[in-house]
Amino acid sequence: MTTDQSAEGYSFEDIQLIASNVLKQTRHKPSIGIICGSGLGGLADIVQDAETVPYSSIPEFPVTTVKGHEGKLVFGYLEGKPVVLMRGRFHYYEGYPMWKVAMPVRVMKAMGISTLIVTNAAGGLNENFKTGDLMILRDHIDLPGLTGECVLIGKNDDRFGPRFPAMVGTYDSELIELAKETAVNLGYSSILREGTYIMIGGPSFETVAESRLLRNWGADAVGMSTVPESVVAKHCGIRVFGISLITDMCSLSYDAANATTHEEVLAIGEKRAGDLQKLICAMIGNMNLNNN
Ligand SMILES: O=P(O)(O)O[C@@H]1C[C@H](O)[C@@H](CO)O1
Ligand code: HPA
Repeated sequence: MTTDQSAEGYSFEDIQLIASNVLKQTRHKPSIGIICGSGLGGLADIVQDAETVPYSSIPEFPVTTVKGHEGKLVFGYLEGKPVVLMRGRFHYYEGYPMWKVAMPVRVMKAMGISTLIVTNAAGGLNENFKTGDLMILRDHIDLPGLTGECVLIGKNDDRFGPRFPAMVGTYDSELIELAKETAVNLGYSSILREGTYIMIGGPSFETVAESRLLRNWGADAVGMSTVPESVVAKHCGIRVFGISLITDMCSLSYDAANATTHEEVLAIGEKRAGDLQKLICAMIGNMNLNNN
């Protein structure tokens, strides 16, 4: 890179350079970015006029190391709207610093996106949820952020966003309403939930005592991603929609303790991703891109 690269991440100029390098590899100019969670990359298969850019061909881009995360950008159209999908995301537990986990969001912003859809696989903490439910993120709890690992730590460049960004309203209320209306039209009311996602560092899944603690803190679902990406998106003025596929229910009692595995997460993803894909496509079809 040509410019100063502090320990906290790439400079504004670096991000512009990475974005222009990626745009040279595609004919498309996306307006909507979509980050695919564990096992949820299938959405990329229905992108029309698709062009793929592997992460390995993008200078300074991290590589994915987790099963269920392929490692490529997919450009094209969903319901006639120009999109870019991250088929594979980065996680803090892979050993990446927080800023690197979320740097693709800045790259997507520099490529022209104004809306970000973030998906994930998550464990259900709310006793009323069940495996296979879809939970719209109304809010999040940034557990790493609260303990000193906020993705925005370090020198701030105001060209990205303000030093002290407000996080109230991170998840766009119009997009939440659109998702709810769309879900009703698709007949998904019985599987649609809304709640608070809490991010843990991972990669270890929660103990029973930890699940109880997270539930008592007001979280409805727990996962190992999404929050850094959403925080960076809010910081740079992107409107965000977040949704979790509940792939397992966290154990809140020792009697019924069940050990979650990544294989189980991927299996439920494979089985239920279709519902999530239909919801996202229908939402995009109804989305007003001039609305932000
Ligand atoms: O990328 P997401 O948040 O969907 O992945 C979840 C959290 C862990 O990476 C993994 C655990 O199975 O799935
Ligand atoms: N805990 C944390 N992350 C997860 C889970 C879980 O139960 N399921 C999928 N991702």
